[in-house]
Amino acid sequence: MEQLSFFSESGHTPGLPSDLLQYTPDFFSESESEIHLAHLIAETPWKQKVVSMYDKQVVTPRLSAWYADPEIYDYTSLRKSSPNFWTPELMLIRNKIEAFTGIKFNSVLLNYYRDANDSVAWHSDNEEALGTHPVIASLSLGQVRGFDIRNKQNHKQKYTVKLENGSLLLMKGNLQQHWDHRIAKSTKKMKERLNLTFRIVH
Ligand SMILES: O=C(O)CCC(=O)C(=O)O
Ligand SMILES: [Fe+2]
Repeated sequence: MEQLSFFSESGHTPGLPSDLLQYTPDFFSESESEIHLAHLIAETPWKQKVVSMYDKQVVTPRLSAWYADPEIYDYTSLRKSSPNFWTPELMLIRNKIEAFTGIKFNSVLLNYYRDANDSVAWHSDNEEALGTHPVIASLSLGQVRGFDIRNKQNHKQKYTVKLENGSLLLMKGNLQQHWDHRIAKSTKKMKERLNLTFRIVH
């Protein structure tokens, strides 16, 4: 099927379905990315969330932190992880992403994958507060990880985009409606990675 060539082996992905995903390598230079990676890892008040799965309490296999504009504090406090207010560094990153996309974002979720054992399970970001066709801007720093997507109706339709250091991935259209995504664990040795997903909470 033609779609099999959507995502090439390298991080550069010619033929990406641009109505769903838009990948920009080197959105930040290598040196800028390294500085942000080290700084954000050191300065962020990381939390490890506990979620109920069936009848068990399970810790999520990554650390996270949530930042938001004051106006949406109520929504974010519903998420149980209390939101932080923007730091100058995160505002700087947000400004660059807003200038590039022409979209204003009012919150960002940071995920910290400490090594190859950290991951995020299959899900879609289809919460009501994000609207029906949310645009989510996803910045990756550090270790290259595979971003898997699979069709909700047909799990055999599955692709991987390699998210490189300093790259920006825009998720849009009906991606969240029809596709799930994840960052899988790996048996390879892996260094630290940060992912920042800029979102609009209504
Ligand atoms: O780490 C990533 O690239 C994806 C994170 C993600 O899917 C999310 O925060 O909802
Ligand atoms: Fe997600």
